[in-house]
Amino acid sequence: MKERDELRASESQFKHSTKDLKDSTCALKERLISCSNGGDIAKKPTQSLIYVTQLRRSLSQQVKPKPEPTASSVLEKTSSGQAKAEINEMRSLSPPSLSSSRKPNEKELIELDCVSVIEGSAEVGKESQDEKQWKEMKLHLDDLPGILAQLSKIKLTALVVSTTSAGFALAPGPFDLPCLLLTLVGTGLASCAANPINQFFEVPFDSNMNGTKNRPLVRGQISPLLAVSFATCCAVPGVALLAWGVNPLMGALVAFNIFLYTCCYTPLKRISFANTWFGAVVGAIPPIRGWTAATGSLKAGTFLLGGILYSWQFPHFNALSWGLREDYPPGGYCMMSVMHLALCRCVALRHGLALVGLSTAAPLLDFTTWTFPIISLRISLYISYLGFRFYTQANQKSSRRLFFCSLWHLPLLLLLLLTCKQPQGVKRDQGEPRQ
Ligand code: HEM
Ligand SMILES: CC(C)=CCC/C(C)=C/CC/C(C)=C/COP(=O)(O)OP(=O)(O)O
Repeated sequence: MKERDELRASESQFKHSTKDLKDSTCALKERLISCSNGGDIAKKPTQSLIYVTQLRRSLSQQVKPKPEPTASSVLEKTSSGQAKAEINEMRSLSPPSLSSSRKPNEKELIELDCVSVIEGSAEVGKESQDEKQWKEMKLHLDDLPGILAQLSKIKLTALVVSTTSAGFALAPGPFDLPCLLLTLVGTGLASCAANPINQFFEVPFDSNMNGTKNRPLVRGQISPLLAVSFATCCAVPGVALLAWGVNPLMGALVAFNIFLYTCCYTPLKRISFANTWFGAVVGAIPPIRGWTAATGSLKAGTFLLGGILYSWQFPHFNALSWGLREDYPPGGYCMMSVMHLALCRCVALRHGLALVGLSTAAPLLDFTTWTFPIISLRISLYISYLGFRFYTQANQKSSRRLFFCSLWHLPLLLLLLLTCKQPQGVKRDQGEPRQ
């Protein structure tokens, strides 16, 4: 008799838990269907990282508490190659599909249910009540400018436009304001086109990095379709403005710049640490474009200016990436600071010294007066000294000092170039041929 009662009690308990499981499955199914109907669903970022996981071809966002990596564990990983294994594991993920209206078929729904319910039930005890709920996030029009600014990496875009204007101002010849304005607007539009495409490709990886997990596409604040449409609406007028408003060489250079950043540098970030060399070319082209806008041709001075920007980016980024080396393996990024730390330090020093050489070459190419290398030698030797400190002893202090030095070194160097620019008028008066 007693056994039968116990049996009945456990049977009703089992029925209850099955019912709970069914309820959570239905709730999940509703969520998924509304999500696949293109609804802008976003998970409010919780303190745990949001994984964008690929479940049998359909991407969905789930919150899974992730153990924060500690420096020692990452260093161990780096030494034992586990970091590389983590990078390989992340490589297989593909970017989100454009059409968010694709409906996962019934089989995927059921499979997803199984996976999610298992994880859900396993972790349900750990998450607080509000973390379990999906936060419906509609795209509000007044949020759009901020979202598009983040999508365009507006600060970096402004800096790239400023180096373009430096290239224009340093070029020989008369000052043409309409040409300058067209060049700057075209360059800004090109950067506003390239950065959203870069972020579209990097959603599954950025979601695993502390520095990028709150980006609009990762948080679902804007749909991939809208982001790529925005990029297209910037790219077409940007390239057209430069090609027909300035000169065809400009149009070709900016189209190449966008291609190099989105189709070469971006995918290469997850394939080889050589990506930084590609990124340095991407960042060196804008001032070359500014010079080309003013002169319509590529001269020695153009490549000197491009060379200065190219070399400057290594101490800038290698120092920064040393501090981010814990973040890169979960995102699947192959950076020198993770894969070849010695090379990372050596390259930063090498290109710091290259800046000394390039500054000295400026008057030799008739680009500036000899005042430039005499004055700029100090700041270029200083960044080289910090590069040497980073090379001999890479730690948080030396890497941060080198990175922050790079942030004032570039604008100061460009300012010195401008003030010590070779006075073209004087040369022309002496019957020198116009450059
Ligand atoms: C290889 C090329 C480059 C790479 C890989 C790179 C990467 C980065 C990264 C990851 C950051 C940190 C961003 C953040 O944490 O929000 C950063 C910051 C910065 N970058 Fe670069 N960058 C490159 C080229 C450039 C160029 C060409 C410029 C200027 C024209 C530039 C100027 C800056 C500035 C000023 C900051 C600090 C911005 C801030 O503190 O919010 N970088 N860079
Ligand atoms: C005009 C034009 C086409 C510009 C291209 C974009 C641009 C401003 C490039 C600057 C150099 C660069 C590689 C930045 C890092 O990008 P990242 O994607 O590694 O930065 P992240 O780590 O923040 O994602």
